Amino acid sequence: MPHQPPIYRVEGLTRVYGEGASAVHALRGVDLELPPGEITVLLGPSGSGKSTLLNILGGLDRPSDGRAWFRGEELTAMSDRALTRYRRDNLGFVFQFYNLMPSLTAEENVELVTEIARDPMDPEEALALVGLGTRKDHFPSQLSGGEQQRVAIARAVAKRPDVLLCDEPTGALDSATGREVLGVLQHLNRSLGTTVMIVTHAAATAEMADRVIRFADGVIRTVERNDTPRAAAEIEW
Ligand SMILES: Nc1ncnc2c1ncn2[C@@H]1O[C@H](COP(=O)(O)OP(=O)(O)OP(=O)(O)O)[C@@H](O)[C@H]1O
Repeated sequence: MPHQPPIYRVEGLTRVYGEGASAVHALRGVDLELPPGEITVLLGPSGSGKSTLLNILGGLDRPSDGRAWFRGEELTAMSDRALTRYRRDNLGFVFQFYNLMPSLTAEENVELVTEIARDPMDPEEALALVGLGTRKDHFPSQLSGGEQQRVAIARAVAKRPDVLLCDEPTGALDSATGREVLGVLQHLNRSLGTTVMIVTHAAATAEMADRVIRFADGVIRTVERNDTPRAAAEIEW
């Protein structure tokens, strides 16, 4: 495959929360380059800085020092307004909790995003992509946790983002359901080419990754390429 320019590049990324004796050094100088179109899994102990890196790449937080680029555009030089536009135009977020509107159906929850996106999918198409085509008229309370997470993923992907940033997407799910949700993320990556980043404590998720980044104490300890990622359905938990 020809060399592709990175979708993300970061240099010397540092994030300190607080000051003085109570300062927390969440990131202590992180350098990284990620090519587009891959599934990257970020592993590491609690507090090692994974979510902090994801939040900075997602334009939700800013580093104390260091620089970050998305497709050559420097995120760390953008105004708040430009960062908001970057998030809106390029990113989908998936979190541990689904944040669905309880009074809206699955389809209406997805519509909340498609109504304001530039070139969105039809909400039904997004729900079909996550295997929920027949449940579009259900309310969140009528759906299982895994199905609610799939609605959240449909909502994130309906605006055709370049990147899906996922923080503990299976954290509230049992292992079989978690595997299904990972299968949906893998399907979106393979069928749409969406770059997917997953922060997780479920170490087995690494088996489906193209790239595995291990954090410890605010730094990246290892980055491994996985040439034979497994189908999510085959992952052993
Ligand atoms: N807003 C904040 N204010 C103060 N400290 C914070 C804040 N956000 C994160 N931290 C601290 O920064 C460190 C790194 O946190 P981060 O959430 O990035 O770790 P993590 O590897 O994602 O952990 P987990 O796996 O538990 O989610 C932790 O010590 C955390 O307590």
